[in-house]
Amino acid sequence: MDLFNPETDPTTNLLPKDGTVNYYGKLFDRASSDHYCDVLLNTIEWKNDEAVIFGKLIITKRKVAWYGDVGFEYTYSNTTKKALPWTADLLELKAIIEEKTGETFNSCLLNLYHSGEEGMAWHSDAEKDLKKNGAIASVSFGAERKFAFKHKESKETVSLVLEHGSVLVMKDTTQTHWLHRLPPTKTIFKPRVNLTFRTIVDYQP
Ligand SMILES: O=C(O)CCC(=O)C(=O)O
Ligand SMILES: [Fe+2]
Repeated sequence: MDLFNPETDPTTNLLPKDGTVNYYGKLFDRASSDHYCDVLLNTIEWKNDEAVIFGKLIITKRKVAWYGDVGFEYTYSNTTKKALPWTADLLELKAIIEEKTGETFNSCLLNLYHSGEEGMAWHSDAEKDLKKNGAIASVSFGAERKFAFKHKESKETVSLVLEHGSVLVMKDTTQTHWLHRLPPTKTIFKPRVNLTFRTIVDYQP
């Protein structure tokens, strides 16, 4: 099953089984989406992402930043990151997303893709620091990009386009049974900022 036209009724589950993905469409109008895109590009402490793969340190072109309630450390791709304290803009966005989705979050991972050449490979967000089956809200600003899910056993795929100012929620057993990715493309030259609001558990303040 492939969905190229985003289904913007957030009560529709885009996955056929083993998880829940809801697409809320553009929750922000054009002007506020442009505003947040600009503010995030310019005020977030963007860093090159580092990952350890087969014992080798890999540095990606994509930039990342990690914000949250004070004291959070988060391990992924075999490296540990410490959360920066929330900025006023991120807290504002978090409040809007929590209100619209009915979920709560204590941290946010941000990704900056400078152009379509940068993407993110197949993975699931099921690190031990993350609340099991907790909701992850993905907010996108900037260039529209395709986003895809693949079932770990059946290999079924589902995909959609994440629009400027849109929100996607992944929850229930989605991370256990499905991988997701942001495929690279040679036809997009504008940047995209993505925020994934998450819930971290078992932290040492
Ligand atoms: O950029 C995106 O839309 C997804 C990012 C993602 O999957 C992640 O940060 O774990
Ligand atoms: Fe992810």
